[in-house]
Amino acid sequence: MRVPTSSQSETLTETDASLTLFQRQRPRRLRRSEGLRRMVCETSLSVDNLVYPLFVKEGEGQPEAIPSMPGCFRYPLDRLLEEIEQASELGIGAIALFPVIPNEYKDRRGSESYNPNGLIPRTLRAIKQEFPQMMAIADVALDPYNSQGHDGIVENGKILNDQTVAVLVKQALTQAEAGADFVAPSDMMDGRVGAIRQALDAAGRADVGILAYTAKYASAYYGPFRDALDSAPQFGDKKTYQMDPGNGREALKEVDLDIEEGADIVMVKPALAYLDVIDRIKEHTHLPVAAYNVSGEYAMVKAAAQCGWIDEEKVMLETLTCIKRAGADLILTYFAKEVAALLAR
Ligand SMILES: NCc1[nH]cc(CCC(=O)O)c1CC(=O)O
Ligand SMILES: [Mg+2]
Repeated sequence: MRVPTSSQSETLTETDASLTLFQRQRPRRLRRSEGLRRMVCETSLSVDNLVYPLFVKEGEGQPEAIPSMPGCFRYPLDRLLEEIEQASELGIGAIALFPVIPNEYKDRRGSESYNPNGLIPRTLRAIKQEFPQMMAIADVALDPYNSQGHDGIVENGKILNDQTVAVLVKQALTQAEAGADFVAPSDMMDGRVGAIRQALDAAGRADVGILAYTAKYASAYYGPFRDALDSAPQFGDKKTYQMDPGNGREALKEVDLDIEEGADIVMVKPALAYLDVIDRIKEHTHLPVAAYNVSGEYAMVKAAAQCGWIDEEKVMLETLTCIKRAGADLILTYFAKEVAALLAR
């Protein structure tokens, strides 16, 4: 075999130069310039799509770093308000709140979850007072409040469905009274969306929406979040209530039920390994679809970027754009502020 010398390999031969394919369609014509690519781009990320999840803790002082989620913090209330102000200035219109509950407030029924003077109700009142236009989404689930770290009441190693729903209803009502614009049940108990909708309506809170964690999978990608809240299950796993990662059709059944029960927005969680589920749900319903770009997805990007192995900014934008392309109207992401800053540039 003849090995070309470098000068030979860099010059086109006469045959190369004269070769013309008569192709009607040349997809590359639309990729010729930045302007052209922008003109035909099918998906563009907007700050309007972003929901910023935030962790709030009791007390005062400095925000506390979360080692497995670089750039994320547990904020005392006054510092949380500063963070929300910054987010608001960047154009972010919605936040999702998660509480860090001290162990002494946790019990088997998660009763702190419906204390009207608890951390989340106090936080909601402060947010609505200072930033009435900021959409506040309150998480409905028992795991931050439950001494066993499960999303429901545990009896003999089992997670009780209906008894848990009764507590979730109280929690959602407490959050609505405190000013939540949306309640977001993330517990995966059956029937909770309907029970919450009915209770909100009966309490004169028909305006409060339900963002349902409809297809929430039993995922190992939640690890860093459980570090943040110190809420890892004390025994077993969450497979008797969260979905099996291998199931796609079952997500559509969950969607049908949640729509029937009164959900306003349906969510898929996690996002990245579940883009097909987002796509199928988008085809299946006319409701807005949300996706949660969860803690483990965030941590992987941060870790690889810290090692210098990927370009963080580009990977972040690509990831979120693709979640939107798959069909997500809203994206909950810990990158919200960073993306909003980039989009504003
Ligand atoms: N109700 C619990 C809840 N709400 C949001 C997340 C995870 C969010 C994330 O990983 O970013 C979890 C964790 C879990 O189900 O164990
Ligand atoms: Mg369900």
